[in-house]
Amino acid sequence: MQNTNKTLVVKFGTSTLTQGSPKLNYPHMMEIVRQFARLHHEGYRLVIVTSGAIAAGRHYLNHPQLPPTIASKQLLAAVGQSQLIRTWEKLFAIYDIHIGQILLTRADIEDRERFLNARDTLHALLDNRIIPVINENDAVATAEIKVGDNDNLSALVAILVQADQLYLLTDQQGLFDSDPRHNPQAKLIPCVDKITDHIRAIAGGSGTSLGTGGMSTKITAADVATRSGVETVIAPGNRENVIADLAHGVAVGTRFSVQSDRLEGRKQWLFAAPAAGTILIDQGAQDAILVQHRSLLPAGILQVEGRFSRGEVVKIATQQGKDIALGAVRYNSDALNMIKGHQSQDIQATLGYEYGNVAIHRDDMIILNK
Ligand SMILES: Nc1ncnc2c1ncn2[C@@H]1O[C@H](COP(=O)(O)OP(=O)(O)O)[C@@H](O)[C@H]1O
Ligand SMILES: N[C@@H](CCC(=O)OP(=O)(O)O)C(=O)O
Repeated sequence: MQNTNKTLVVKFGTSTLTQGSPKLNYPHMMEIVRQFARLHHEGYRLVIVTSGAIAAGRHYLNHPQLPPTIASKQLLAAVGQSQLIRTWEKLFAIYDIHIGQILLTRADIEDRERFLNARDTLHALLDNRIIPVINENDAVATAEIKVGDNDNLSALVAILVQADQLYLLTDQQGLFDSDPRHNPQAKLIPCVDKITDHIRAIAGGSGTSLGTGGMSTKITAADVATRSGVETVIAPGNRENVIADLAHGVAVGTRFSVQSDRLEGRKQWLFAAPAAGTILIDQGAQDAILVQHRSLLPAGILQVEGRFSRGEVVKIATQQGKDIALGAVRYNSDALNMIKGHQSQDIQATLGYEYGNVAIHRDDMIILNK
């Protein structure tokens, strides 16, 4: 048996979970869970992004006649999400696997503090061998704060958890050179090395009233994910053993090669904003960062300049005022002012809460040219 600690994000479209019918297809979801259980026991860190809440809600309420408003969709999502999560929970319980529900919106990912909170929760679940099951928080999200489709949501989740691969499972074999629903001669494209305007142009909308976005949102998602170093595959959700086969390297569907180094891509994303402040550090912390490639602990902080929130990017500078690195802080400026110079084990007692023992984690830091 293989043993790995690779992180995989797997997105199931409504089309896969319903198998084209107006309700969740439990035997098919059971089959998905069986594959997940196998990979879970092989050591994979697994994340599900699940669609299907609106379809489940519509079915549960017996296909009610509702006005075509956003509020109607939100009503269906609110009812259906609990059906959906209960179904996943019951099926995973057969294998004694725990799941944890996370409902996100774009605002939870774009705001740096909420980004860190969501990331900490996801890592805590994964570290405890609990499978996060994620959907968009449709019941409350307004158009302005929505991602809008789960293809793009799953790409953002893949960046959040620093996934190795993202699988977008759908009702087609992969990306075709034109929509196979309209062109029976359409050919499958097995590999995309670069997402060009031509690739964008051949990806059409959803073929059904249940799906959101069709191939077009899958291509945008693949673009976002592969630019952050996450290999992405669009594959058929109803193919036997598809998830386990993909994880084990079998060529299925359309594979999108990574377009940038994982760390580089993630850092571009993290460090797009200008620095919100400066942290002056002592010689010990300077050695820890530059020589030992370690995180910055509160104990090494001498001075905090500027006002910033948790998650914002600040400069890290020496006592002499030389900028040596940029990093996203785990604590806001008020908190850092209280814990600077203190041992990490005192954080809880000093603040009354804690977000871990580092001020800036190594993974959230870039060293500036010396
Ligand atoms: N070039 C293409 N290749 C494959 N499918 C395409 C293409 N262009 C449009 N589509 C449509 O995209 C649909 C899948 O997207 P969607 O309905 O949103 O499914 P899901 O619920 O899995 O997200 C397919 O059923 C197909 O009709
Ligand atoms: N969040 C919505 C699904 C949105 C969506 O992207 O749907 P799909 O194209 O089927 O993946 C739901 O749970 O119904």
